[in-house]
Amino acid sequence: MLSFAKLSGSGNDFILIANMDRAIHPSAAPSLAKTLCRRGFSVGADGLILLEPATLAEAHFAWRFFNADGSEAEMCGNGGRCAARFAYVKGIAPAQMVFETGAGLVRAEVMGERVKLEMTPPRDLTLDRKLALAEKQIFYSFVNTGVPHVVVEVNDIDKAPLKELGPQIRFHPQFSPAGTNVNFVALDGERIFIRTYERGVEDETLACGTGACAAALVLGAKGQVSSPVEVVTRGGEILRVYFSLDAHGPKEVFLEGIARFIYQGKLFPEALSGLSL
Ligand SMILES: N[C@@H](CCC[C@H](N)C(=O)O)C(=O)O
Repeated sequence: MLSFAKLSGSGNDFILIANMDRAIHPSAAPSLAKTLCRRGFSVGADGLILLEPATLAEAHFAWRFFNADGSEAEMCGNGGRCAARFAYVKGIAPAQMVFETGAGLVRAEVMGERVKLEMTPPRDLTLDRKLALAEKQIFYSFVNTGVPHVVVEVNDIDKAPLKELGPQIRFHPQFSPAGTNVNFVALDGERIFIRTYERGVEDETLACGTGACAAALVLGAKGQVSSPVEVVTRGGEILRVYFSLDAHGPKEVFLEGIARFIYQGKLFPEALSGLSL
């Protein structure tokens, strides 16, 4: 029976499987993700993470990350924190580790339940662009923190038009063909409040690590926050983002927060029926 663990990275929840023997064939992974992440019918999660042998000498393992809809993404901040905690607890990597992602090498440090990640170098920062939507124009900023993120500033986070505008921005031709994640952010004192519409989940999630980093970099570049900054997620947990910027743009970004084991178990064969692993 296939063993798995369920972890939560500040409300962003993931199924983790050590696939170090490559028992799961690469072509089976997208449908496995779609099946296992479906809430109500299986374990349920925002994504599936497979830990596999590293291909580079400096890395302790490589990962493959899949969204709940089966699409593969290059990076996931909260998933990265959960993968690091899982790898440490399962003896796959030491507390200070390096792993391979589709976006590049990620360094992580596990400190009990807390995990700090050095994210891949942020790129493509643009500030305050206009975007024409169906019935209005909005201003947005953009940065790729391993995956693409639009950041829209709002006054009241509870009234952010996430349901209405999230899908419109996510599928806007401007961001085609990759699409984008969409974050609504509001500053309250020195803290950023954030809500994210996630690509591949196609809904709001309770937290998004790469989104929190994007928000910190955008508001940092506009001089509205300084490093480190606390980002309050929709689930209520706080992510801490450390960043540096120079005249050319963002240089580096670190994400820190809790990554919690929820449970572990074995999947009954009937939970995998119809799949050929
Ligand atoms: N929740 C993640 C981001 C996961 C990938 C994203 N949905 C995408 O497809 O770009 C995070 O914590 O960063």
